[in-house]
Amino acid sequence: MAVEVEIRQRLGAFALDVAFASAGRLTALFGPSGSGKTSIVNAIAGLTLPEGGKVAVDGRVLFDAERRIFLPPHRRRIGYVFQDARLFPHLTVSQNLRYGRFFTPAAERYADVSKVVELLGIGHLVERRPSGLSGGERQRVAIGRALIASPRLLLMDEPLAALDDARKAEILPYVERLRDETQIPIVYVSHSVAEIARLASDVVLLSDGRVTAAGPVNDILPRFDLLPDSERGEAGALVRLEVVRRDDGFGLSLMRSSGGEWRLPRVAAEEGTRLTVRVRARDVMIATEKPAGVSALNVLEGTIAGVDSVGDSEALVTILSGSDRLSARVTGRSVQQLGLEPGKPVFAIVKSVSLDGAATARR
Ligand SMILES: Nc1ncnc2c1ncn2[C@@H]1O[C@H](COP(=O)(O)OP(=O)(O)OP(=O)(O)O)[C@@H](O)[C@H]1O
Repeated sequence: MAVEVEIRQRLGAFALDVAFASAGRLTALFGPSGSGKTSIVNAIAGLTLPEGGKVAVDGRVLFDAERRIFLPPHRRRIGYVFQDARLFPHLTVSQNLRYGRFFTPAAERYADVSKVVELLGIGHLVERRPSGLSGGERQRVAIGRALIASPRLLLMDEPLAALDDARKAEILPYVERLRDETQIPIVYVSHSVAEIARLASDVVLLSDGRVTAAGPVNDILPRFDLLPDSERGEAGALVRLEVVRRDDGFGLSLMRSSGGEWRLPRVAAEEGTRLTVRVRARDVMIATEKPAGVSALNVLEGTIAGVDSVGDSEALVTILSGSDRLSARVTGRSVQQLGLEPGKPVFAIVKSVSLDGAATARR
């Protein structure tokens, strides 16, 4: 397991009691404000001392209350990237980058400065000072500084939250490269489902200091119905598509999933590119017979894999289409009237798809 976390901690009136383990490349902590995300990150970093629990990274124990092990933060070998870059204003980018290395014993410095600079595309910035950088550039430098310290784990606490959409879009591919090209496990706090859908391999859902669900992103996205009302509508599934033709003559791209053909408003990606799209459960309808004369473009054949009730009057139906899973949110009444149950062949009508910045699938 890359990260094993068990924390019992009282913070004023708030009680944190969580346990999760993840072998994933990027584990997202997701939950409403005040659910305990930052408190978990702080305990992993060693900035606070929980009363009970254990934290280990790749089998190396950083904290174990029972065995009275508490490594101080500078000995944990953890990189921490915050919402604001927190660069030293009087140092150049190059000096900022090298700063983190002082705390890493020489024998454990595996990070190569020039490789990190290339990975984050910041070569042209090295002589500048932070005041001359855009918010996105500053954040890339902050990530670089954390990497150059040769961490064994990277903690990122809402690293994109302070950036506008354009800057976010600029930095997301670099976080993807970080996930795919380095061996460092990442624990990533975010409020954005789009970010999680695009970046996370694993998700830990939190609510009021407790874990409500944890596991691979594809298993957890449908479970967003566990979240408070404001986020529930985001429950859904990730589907992998390949671009077959960029324009079908009607301004739509023809795509293929393992379960069938899709048509989406023209996607800015070349033929043959693989993309991951997010399909919200509220945007999927179910028909028991092949629908004729529907305006929706995407009708996928599948089989019901599960029906879970949500609250009193609704249900989340999981449909297996090829090797992809789709979730549909329907009323309890529809479940009864259409006889929706596991094993039943159905058609999923997808009303809309969220490209989330057209994430290329490397997972
Ligand atoms: N040192 C402390 N003393 C008292 N209360 C604390 C302390 N640290 C955190 N809390 C409380 O613990 C709760 C969880 O806070 P935390 O910052 O971990 O939540 P979060 O999920 O990261 O929220 P947000 O998304 O708003 O950043 C909050 O109610 C907060 O006020």
